[in-house]
Amino acid sequence: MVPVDEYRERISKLLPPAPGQRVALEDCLGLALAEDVTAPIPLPPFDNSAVDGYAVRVADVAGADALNPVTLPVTADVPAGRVDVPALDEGTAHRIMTGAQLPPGAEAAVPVELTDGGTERVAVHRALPDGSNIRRAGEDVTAGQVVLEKGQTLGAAQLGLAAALGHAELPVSRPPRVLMLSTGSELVEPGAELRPGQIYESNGIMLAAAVRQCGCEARLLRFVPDEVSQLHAALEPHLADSDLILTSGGVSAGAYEVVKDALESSGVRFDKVAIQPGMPQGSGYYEADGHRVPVVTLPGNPVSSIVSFEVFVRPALRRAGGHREIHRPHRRATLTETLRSPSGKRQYRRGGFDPETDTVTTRGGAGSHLLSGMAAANCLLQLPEESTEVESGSTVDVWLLE
Ligand SMILES: Nc1nc2c(c(=O)[nH]1)N[C@H]1C(S)=C(S)[C@@H](COP(=O)(O)OP(=O)(O)OC[C@H]3O[C@@H](n4cnc5c(N)ncnc54)[C@H](O)[C@@H]3O)O[C@H]1N2
Ligand code: MOO
Ligand SMILES: [Mg+2]
Repeated sequence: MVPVDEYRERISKLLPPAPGQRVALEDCLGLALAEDVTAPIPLPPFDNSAVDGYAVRVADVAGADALNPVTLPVTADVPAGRVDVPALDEGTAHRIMTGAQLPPGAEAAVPVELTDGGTERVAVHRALPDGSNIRRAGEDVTAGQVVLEKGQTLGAAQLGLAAALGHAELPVSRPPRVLMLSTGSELVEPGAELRPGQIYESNGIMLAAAVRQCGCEARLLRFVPDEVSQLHAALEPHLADSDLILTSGGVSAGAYEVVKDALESSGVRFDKVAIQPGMPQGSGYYEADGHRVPVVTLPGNPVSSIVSFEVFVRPALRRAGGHREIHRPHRRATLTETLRSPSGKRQYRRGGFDPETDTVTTRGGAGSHLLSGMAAANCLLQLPEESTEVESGSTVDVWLLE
């Protein structure tokens, strides 16, 4: 049997790094930056008011308090967005709003709550130190600064920052395009009538979602029957625009192992990997019509397919997609129960990790058909190859799924 880490490396080597491209900001969520991003402008871009109130010179309001307010004429109104802001003369105030450009000469902004709110003349009830309630140009980001780094995954805040700096598009790694194909003559579309012996197709929808969650594109072909010619026919139209073919089912020891039967002859290698669930695996290249596309074939048992996707395929897709964060977050946790595990195989159980207590408890049994435990889990709990029993209170490795 192939060791888990060796097999993971083999799968990672199948996929070359994706090329870089420039993509509009609204299509960048979840993608990885292909280059560092710098700031073309400072942030804030100009000195501006942090409050709705009045721009003043500090000397003009020195000594003001509630009993002895200072009254100043209001000589301009400065809403946010005004571009022709007049200078502030000594002994005057400008009414100013949050985010509006600070008038030349102004040294502080008095919140409207500390005034009488006048529009012609304003009574200021408090003295303020120089710079009060002013947001200075460049105090967040200076022009030329690297603000986002190559390999960073773009989430909401990163996209917000890029937009604030005026970037309309970003250099990202092109997301790997995955063709997800689920095989099995027993599979029926959810919503349709189920006859005895049939089951609803679930691996395709699950694995395509998992592919998308790691920042890749997925095209899903859900109902390929256990017939070799039909598998080839399903693949053919998509070879030119797929970076990876991912299949579910048909790789074990039975009489109708469509994936194995179709792909073994085209050079895909089938192995037993020392993992439970997920032991029967295949990988290599599918070659046809001058195309050569990497293939990973996952076993059909639902939990086997998603667990082996997590362990073998996700890291490869993250790396190929240019992401700096390739692996799920790792924790060490105290096991709350005694577990048995198969000798010579690394077992991944579905777990509930409690961050308050750093403990982990299984969700459902070890069987590779027990999908509800997977759906209830927030982590995979890893039991080493050499162990056959792990006692309650032991420290174990967990990989957070969320
Ligand atoms: N004699 C042996 N039998 C089996 C072995 C073995 O070594 N010797 N290995 C077992 C292990 S371990 C696994 S894992 C499975 C792998 O099976 P296949 O990859 O060949 O998958 P199938 O036979 O097509 O299906 C297995 C199981 O999963 C259900 N399935 C398949 N596709 C889907 C789908 N898209 N959605 C929902 N459920 C699906 C299918 O109905 C079967 O119940 O083989 C063991 N057998
Ligand atoms: O290796 Mo299989 O994936 O246990 O059910
Ligand atoms: Mg089978």
